[in-house]
Amino acid sequence: MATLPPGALMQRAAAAVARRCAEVLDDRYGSEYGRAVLLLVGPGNNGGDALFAGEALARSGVSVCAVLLNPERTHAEGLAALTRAGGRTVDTPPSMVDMVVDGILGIGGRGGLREDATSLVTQAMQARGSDGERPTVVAVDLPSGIDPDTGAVPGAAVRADITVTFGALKPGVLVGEGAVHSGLVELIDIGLGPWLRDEPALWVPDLEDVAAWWPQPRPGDDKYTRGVVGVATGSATYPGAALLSTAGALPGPAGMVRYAGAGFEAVRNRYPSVIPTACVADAGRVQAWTCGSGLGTDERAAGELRAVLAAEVPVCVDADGLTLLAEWGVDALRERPAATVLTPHDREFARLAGEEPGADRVTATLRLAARTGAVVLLKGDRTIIGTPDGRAYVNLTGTPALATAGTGDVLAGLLGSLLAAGLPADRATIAAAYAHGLAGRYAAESGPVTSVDVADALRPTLARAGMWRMP
Ligand SMILES: NC(=O)C1=CN([C@@H]2O[C@H](COP(=O)(O)OP(=O)(O)OC[C@H]3O[C@@H](n4cnc5c(N)ncnc54)[C@H](OP(=O)(O)O)[C@@H]3O)[C@@H](O)[C@H]2O)[C@@H](O)CC1
Ligand SMILES: Nc1ncnc2c1ncn2[C@@H]1O[C@H](COP(=O)(O)OP(=O)(O)O)[C@@H](O)[C@H]1O
Repeated sequence: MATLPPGALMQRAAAAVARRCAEVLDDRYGSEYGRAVLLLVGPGNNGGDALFAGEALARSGVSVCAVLLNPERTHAEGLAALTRAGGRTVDTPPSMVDMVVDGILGIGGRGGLREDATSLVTQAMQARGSDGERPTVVAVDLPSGIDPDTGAVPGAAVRADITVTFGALKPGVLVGEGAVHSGLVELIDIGLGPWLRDEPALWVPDLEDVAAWWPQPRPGDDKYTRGVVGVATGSATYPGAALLSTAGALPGPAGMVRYAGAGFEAVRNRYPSVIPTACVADAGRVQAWTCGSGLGTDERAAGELRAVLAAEVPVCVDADGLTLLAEWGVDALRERPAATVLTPHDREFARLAGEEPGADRVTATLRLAARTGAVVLLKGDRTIIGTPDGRAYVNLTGTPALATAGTGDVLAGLLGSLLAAGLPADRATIAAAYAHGLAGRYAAESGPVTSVDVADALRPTLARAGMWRMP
């Protein structure tokens, strides 16, 4: 977006910001009339948006004032419009402010807030609303100080309650620290389409896609034609992982689950439909494997992972399996004839890649995917999925309630089932993350969440969200 399309787009953007601000003031105070709104106005078009939004608010009876960060470079038409509507400029933030509109920097901002902007934001946040509470912060397009392309927050940055963003979801408001600073993100279509690049840098999967991809049993199916997933997880040290990954696999779309490993007796006792064996070599045919959760890293574990990787079927490698892969070197994965999915959290990622994911999580994920030829799912509050051909996705369904032991095992099991049912590795990974996040939310509705609750929530979640459709 090197050049800006004509001013009409700015008017639409500003109108959307003003609308949202008025709604928030109405919610907080019963009416926007007479409320105090402070605009923080930077030197670019982001400041222009804020000024035109201020104009609209002033016309509805809001008391609007603006601090101009860089008066000689302020958007002139925007400032004239605000002044005509009764808004005024001030040198420093007043002490009573109900709402702050952050128009300091938009997509042109780089390198965190500079000193003058930082001190302006600090002063603005010391103001209080007429109810004594801190002002609500509404960011225009993105919170100033975050990197629009990566979500990195290299220095000081605005912390918004709401971000009204235009045309496309910038990676910066969706991932990493940038997402945390963005609060509730609202995407407004202002007709930017013709000016956008063809391909978004980051895709956001939606329910419609995931539900359409989710394999359904058909009249001619039997348990084998729906796909068989092998689960090679758990160990004497981590017996629970065997149960959790199996629990994740069972509600998936595959027609059968085979379990191979040290937890075979526990699995047999708990899940009568699963075919248990003590090792991968003894398991029958499968269409995909999930391997590694709680597997340990000893010789036995290494042998099991080697056996799984030697099979010419898609494999999801999780947890201890990733630690083993890191010791062996990940580049050999490229030689596998079938798809591989890697599901690291940050520490596992660092072992695999030789470096932390860092502030630019999307680029880091894509780099590891390109290097290994595998689909990489980097876990976090905003899980990122990167494919070897350079596509990146962010999953928005998760919840911090999922930050509890064993939920990753459940995810790995579900992902294996989707692979076994024949979904391509990228779709299987996106769909698993999506459903797992929803299940976490669903489980959290009735109380604190454990990984068993997430596994139990999968069945009702799949039905409720339309991934499972009554045959
Ligand atoms: N795309 C569209 O079609 C539409 C776009 N719209 C809006 O325009 C916004 C983009 O506007 P923009 O390009 O003018 O950039 P913007 O972010 O306002 O400011 C850049 C200026 O800030 C400065 N600066 C940079 N970094 C800095 C720092 N760390 N700390 C301090 N200053 C810093 C830098 O100047 P410098 O001092 O570096 O010379 C640069 O000149 C977009 O986000 C959206 O809100 C809507 O109207 C709808 C249609
Ligand atoms: N703060 C968070 N918000 C949302 N999801 C989270 C958060 N922290 C972790 N998760 C999710 O919880 C799961 C944890 O997996 P993992 O770290 O492998 O745990 P375990 O090995 O105990 O199963 C992942 O799906 C991850 O994305």
